[in-house]
Amino acid sequence: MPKVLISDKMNPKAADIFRDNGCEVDVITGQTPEELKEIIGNYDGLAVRSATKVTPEILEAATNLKVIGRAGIGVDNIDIPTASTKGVVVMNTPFGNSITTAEHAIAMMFALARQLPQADASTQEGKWEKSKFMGVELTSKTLGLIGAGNIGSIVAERALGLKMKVIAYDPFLTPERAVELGIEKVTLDELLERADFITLHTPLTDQTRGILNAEALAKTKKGVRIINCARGGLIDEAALKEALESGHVAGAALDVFAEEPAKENPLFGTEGLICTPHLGASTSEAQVNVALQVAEQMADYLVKGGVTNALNMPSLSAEQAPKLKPYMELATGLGTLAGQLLGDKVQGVSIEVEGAAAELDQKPITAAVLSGLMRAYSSTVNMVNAPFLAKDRGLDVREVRHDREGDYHTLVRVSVTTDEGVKSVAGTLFGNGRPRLVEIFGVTVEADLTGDMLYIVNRDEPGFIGRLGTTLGEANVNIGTFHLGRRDAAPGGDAALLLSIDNRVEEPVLWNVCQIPGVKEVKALSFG
Ligand SMILES: NC(=O)C1=CN([C@@H]2O[C@H](COP(=O)(O)OP(=O)(O)OC[C@H]3O[C@@H](n4cnc5c(N)ncnc54)[C@H](O)[C@@H]3O)[C@@H](O)[C@H]2O)C=CC1
Ligand SMILES: O=C(O)C(=O)COP(=O)(O)O
Repeated sequence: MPKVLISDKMNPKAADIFRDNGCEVDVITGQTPEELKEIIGNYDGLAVRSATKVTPEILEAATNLKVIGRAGIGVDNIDIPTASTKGVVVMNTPFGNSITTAEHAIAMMFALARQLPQADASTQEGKWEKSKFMGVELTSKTLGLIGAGNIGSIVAERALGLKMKVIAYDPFLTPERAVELGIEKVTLDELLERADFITLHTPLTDQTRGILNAEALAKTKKGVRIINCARGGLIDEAALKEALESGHVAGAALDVFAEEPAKENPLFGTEGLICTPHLGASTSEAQVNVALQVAEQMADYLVKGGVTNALNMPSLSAEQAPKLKPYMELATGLGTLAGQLLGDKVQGVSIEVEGAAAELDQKPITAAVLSGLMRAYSSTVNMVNAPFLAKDRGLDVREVRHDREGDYHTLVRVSVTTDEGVKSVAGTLFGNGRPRLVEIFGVTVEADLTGDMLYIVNRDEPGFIGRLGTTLGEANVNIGTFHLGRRDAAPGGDAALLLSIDNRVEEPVLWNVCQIPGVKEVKALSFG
């Protein structure tokens, strides 16, 4: 039974869902990185929010880990490149807390406009400072969105309802989507110059880190108010402090900080500053949403192989998974065969599907082929990290889909480009869903790809099979199945032999096989 660790505070429904779906679950929150490192090796799944930092050191110790689930949106606390290289799926819940977070941004905007927290504190201190807390109206003001994805769009919708003008800087926002949202797409500089309020809704990446730095803040309108319910690193905190102190920025409402938990921060105490402790996603509704969703997604993956909302792997529904399973076996087998026969000569690979296979999602089939192919170079490769390893090695990967049906009702073909030309292997599924190899480098065969095998290319001439049988028999190698095909139609050309054997053939025996007259190539193969 897969074992899952919930390492951050999460609605208890998450643990129930894991148990109901066939997973064992431990809830241990508030651990130090050292403590987490000690125990992470026991788990197949790790469910987190933003507090747990999934660093390369943690991942190094996570020897059994298959999936990390983020009950929320931002995944900057998870080292995705390392997780990917280690074959660990990373998934999040991209919509569960977006309304809640957008509402928090709107609440922060109101709080800034009317200085609600400051007015509340002063009133409760008995000061009744009515004239000190003169506010500004939101109606007709310009709201500048930096990032107009899920949360940014919801903020825009709400702000338009408040009769604000909404402008957005988001390089990935299409003009059509901007029209649909009723907002104006602008450059970052234009946004900085025009906005009365600026709200940030981008992920924290190398491109967005410090997007509001001293230089950007200097371009803003005097009296601008800034809201950050996305990530602390998006704003240069020292520059913001200066801008608040100089009065250029009239107010800032921050839910997130460069260092969290932010028990100390140079900004604290600055006039015009409003803070909340990363509460963007903290409503009971959002927390139920993300807890249920992350547990369902993770259990689905661990128990049934379904992949939803993964950031480093193509999606695969639990309904699709059983249908794709025999194809994955076939694709892995073909990739393994090509990898073992062609080794480091591989420069590129084309994965073609035809017939019934062409009706399926091709991404998982491609990932399975690559995982087989890359086994020649890495012992830790799987479907998650194979596409990344392939990219790292500069392999040119192509996917081709043929709608027509050929000789087989379904076919997967793996064509590998080497400096000696393109070589391909192909396989089909038999009626019972059993994968079968049907072609190897232009020779028609019909073989299972399991256990230990021998691949031999020889000159097609009488007596060869007898001599091969004798050589293997003398070495005590028992032949299970025997598949023979001719590369050339006429006798005397090349033939290919694929033997399944009961035990692995050792080097000296391979050498003896090589000495049989007519043998051109011999390779021992092994399929998991
Ligand atoms: N305070 C809190 O508790 C919460 C914070 N968040 C944060 O909010 C962020 C945004 O969430 P969603 O809207 O759901 O994500 P999303 O992926 O739907 O939208 C992000 C948008 O940022 C845009 N973007 C990316 N790079 C950009 C750049 N260099 N400049 C301008 N725009 C850029 C993207 O094109 C996309 O439209 C999350 O990444 C997370 O860090 C999310 C939930 C709760
Ligand atoms: O979903 C997100 O990106 C958040 O920032 C929410 O963080 P949290 O789960 O409240 O620690």
